[in-house]
Amino acid sequence: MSNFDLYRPCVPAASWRDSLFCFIDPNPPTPQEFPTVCGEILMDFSKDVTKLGCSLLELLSEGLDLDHCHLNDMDCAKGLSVLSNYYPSCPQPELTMGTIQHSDGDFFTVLLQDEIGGLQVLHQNQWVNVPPIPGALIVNIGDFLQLMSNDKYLSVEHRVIANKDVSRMSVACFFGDNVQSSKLYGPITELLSEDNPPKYRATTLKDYRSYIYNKGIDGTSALLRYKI
Ligand SMILES: O=C(O)CCC(=O)C(=O)O
Ligand SMILES: [Fe+2]
Repeated sequence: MSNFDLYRPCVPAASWRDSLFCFIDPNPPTPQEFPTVCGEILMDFSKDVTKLGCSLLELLSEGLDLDHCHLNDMDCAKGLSVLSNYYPSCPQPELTMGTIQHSDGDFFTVLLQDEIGGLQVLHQNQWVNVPPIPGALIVNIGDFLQLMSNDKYLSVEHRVIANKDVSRMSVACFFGDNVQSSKLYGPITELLSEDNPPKYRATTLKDYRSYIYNKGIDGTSALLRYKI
């Protein structure tokens, strides 16, 4: 795929990026379906990222005072997709964004960025740079972990600013990008109490992904639709 939102009427401006997107789990492409230059490395990288994802989910489960297997048992390491982004240098960066403000509509995202920078997260209403650290990966909580944790984990609003001088690359691995899954996810029962009633109604990845897809990246959170 090339630019996601070039022809979407609902987005304020097309993101200044071209992307190569593929679903990896549960139905990985055949080697012939990949461009020859990146097929093998994408599959190898996905395997390693999946292992990392499973370990992260153990820690995230413990962070919620749940058994360490809890989130893995809920299939949160499943439904992997990989989005490889290329942000060309932009002659008029003030007119657009590399990627428009959004939160990821998955469980969580493992992100690899190069040394250029440009990624920002919204923290206390201020855009804060996420400077590249050699050898480091970025982990973003997605909307589904916010919903399941009943707001204990918050999905992060982020964006990428366009750059006048140099191009940039990143690879985002989305866990929970299963457009076919009709398994219901709501706030985890063990976390709820009289003092902590559910803040969201349950939904499926299928429903959520199709809502986001039709809504486009327009700077508003899709979670609002599910708020009780
Ligand atoms: O390029 C980046 O650093 C972030 C990309 C991103 O947020 C996304 O593709 O969801
Ligand atoms: Fe993102």
